[in-house]
Amino acid sequence: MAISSPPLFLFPESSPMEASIQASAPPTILTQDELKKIAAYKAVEFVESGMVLGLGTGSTAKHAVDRIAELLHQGKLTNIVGVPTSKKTQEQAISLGIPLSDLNEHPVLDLAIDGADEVDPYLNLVKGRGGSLLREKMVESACKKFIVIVDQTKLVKSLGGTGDAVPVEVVPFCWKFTETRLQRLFEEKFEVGCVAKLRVCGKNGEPFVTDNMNYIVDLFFEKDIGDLEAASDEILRLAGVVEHGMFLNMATTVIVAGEYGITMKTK
Ligand SMILES: O=C[C@H](O)[C@H](O)[C@H](O)COP(=O)(O)O
Repeated sequence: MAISSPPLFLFPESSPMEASIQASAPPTILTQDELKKIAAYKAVEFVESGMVLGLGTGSTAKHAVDRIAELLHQGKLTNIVGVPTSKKTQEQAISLGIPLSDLNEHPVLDLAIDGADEVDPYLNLVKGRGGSLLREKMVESACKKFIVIVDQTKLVKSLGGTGDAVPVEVVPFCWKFTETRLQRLFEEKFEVGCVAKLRVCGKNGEPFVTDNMNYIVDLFFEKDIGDLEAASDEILRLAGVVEHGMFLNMATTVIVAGEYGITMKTK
């Protein structure tokens, strides 16, 4: 197809990733949800019969799970086993009749398809604004390939630099102590202003509880974090932290749907 518009995803010249522009401008203005669906359907084209699949969580991944079920029912895919990354996706997959398993039974998966909250030019991600980061990271780190599906609003120059939340899953025990330590860590070791806030929900502002019965502390940075690997190591070293939502060097492909069509980046 002809490329008539600028690419959506601006990689630095030195980026090790290869880019391929796959489509040109769509005929009509699409909603964000329609873009999510386009990215999801494109990703499902990489699913083959017999695969064990990591099934992602969120409004974008939901479209991929729907599509996998549709192809299974049409007989265009057979012998698929799904490993869900949340209770919500598990419920969706069961309702659609997708055969399910878990990491104990299938410690190595062929492919995972999931959304993200932020994608940087090196395919590093922020995930977990829906609270599912721990199971997502466990499942997606067990996959041979991990396709991330996003609309163009998720693209960022650097993780955390937009000021939106970088989630951290923490144990409920003395969460306030962990929240304070997380905030100080960035102020003292990274010299980056950071506000750490317990995620709350409901009318009374009770703590949001994850599928693993933990809490989420959201980190809001005043600027980009800088050394992501160092930040990851330091966060994980804090007792009380279970996992964080930075998915570094995990995605093998990112599919972006936007105003000008689909852009696909593969490592
Ligand atoms: O915890 C939530 C997950 O990490 C989602 O994959 C992420 O928040 C993206 O969700 P959505 O596709 O709804 O924007």
